[in-house]
Amino acid sequence: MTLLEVRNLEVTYPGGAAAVRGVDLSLAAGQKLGIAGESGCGKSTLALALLRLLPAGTRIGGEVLLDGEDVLTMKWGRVRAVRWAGASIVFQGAMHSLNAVHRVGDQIAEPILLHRKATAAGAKRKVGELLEHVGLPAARASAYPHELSGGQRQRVMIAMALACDPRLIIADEPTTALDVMIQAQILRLIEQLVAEQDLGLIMISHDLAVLADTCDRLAVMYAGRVVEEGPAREIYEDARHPYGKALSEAFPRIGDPASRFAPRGLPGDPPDPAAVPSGCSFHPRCPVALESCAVDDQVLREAGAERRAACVHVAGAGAGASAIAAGADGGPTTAAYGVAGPAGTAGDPPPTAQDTGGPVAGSVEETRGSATSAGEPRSAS
Ligand SMILES: Nc1ncnc2c1ncn2[C@@H]1O[C@H](COP(=O)(O)OP(=O)(O)OP(=O)(O)O)[C@@H](O)[C@H]1O
Repeated sequence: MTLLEVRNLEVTYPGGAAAVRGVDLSLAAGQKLGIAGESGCGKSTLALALLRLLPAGTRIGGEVLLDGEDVLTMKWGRVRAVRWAGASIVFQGAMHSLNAVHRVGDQIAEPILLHRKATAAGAKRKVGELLEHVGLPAARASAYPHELSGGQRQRVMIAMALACDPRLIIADEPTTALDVMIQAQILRLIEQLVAEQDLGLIMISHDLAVLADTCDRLAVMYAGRVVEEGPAREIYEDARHPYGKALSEAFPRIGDPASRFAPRGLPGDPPDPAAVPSGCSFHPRCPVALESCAVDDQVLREAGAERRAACVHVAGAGAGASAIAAGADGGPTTAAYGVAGPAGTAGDPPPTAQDTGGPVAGSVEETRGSATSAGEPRSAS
């Protein structure tokens, strides 16, 4: 069975920022899905929405089916259990996620005591096993976060994420703050754990190369939407959407002297999520935009075997896709592209707000899937 099925996920922050707009994703056990996109495209919001870790007042619509159960309509007690035993998140910057005044062992033990109803001795034993599993001596349980290196802290975060044997790990920029050697070690550790335990992995990064190296599949996000998806390595090497292509060219490539010294940048900034451009939201920055792109929105459509892209130039598995690939040498011209497909759905339905959810302490708004209490820490039980 599919481990995670996300259907038409919409997230709008208080104030009107539509950070996630109609995202569909699916993930099987043992699969590794990368979510790529530049800063502000909605990657972290998507991750937080999967476990309802968004601030109070955030509107969230759609479905997040974890093992067939919709996280967005669960009672809060169930959501808290799911956050550890169903799926857990490893955030970037472990120093900010760990509590500075508690020993790391106690922090790892907390969810085990709470959700596994373990005895103190049982939790201690499990903490030791977890630390050793992520490559740290069990004795490091007595360390405070500041006594560990950045890489060790990130290993502690991974141990904590595994504390209640989740089926899905969501890793949000897990290696961004680390040097390249430690980054590689942490990525290999995550891969190893996912393979050993047949977990699902969602890894979020702005770095397409890291995702291509680690993940099976990739979803490229722009302005809150998935604009391209498919096998990770194929997208990295031969993106079909002009944005995916720009993203893959933004990093120097080993073995490609031209890109090493002159990685291509993408002019302009991502749009304000409170005022997303009409038509295809990428059109103001797109080097191959047609006049119609300012008007016609695009939906994901087939762009090769197991690939989809939301671009007017991708007219199916054939001409349009290869035309974008041709742009790698010297940049594509609009004339080189395939025939435009039909316009996609214009605009997005506003997020629905229906009552659900059990009562929780604090100022939680009991609207459909809307958010946890602002006071509830991300790693809270
Ligand atoms: N609590 C919030 N209230 C209002 N807007 C928010 C909030 N959190 C994020 N946003 C906005 O939502 C959009 C998406 O943010 P998000 O953090 O999900 O992007 P991201 O792709 O993860 O970026 P980064 O890689 O920099 O973390 C941004 O425009 C951001 O300013």
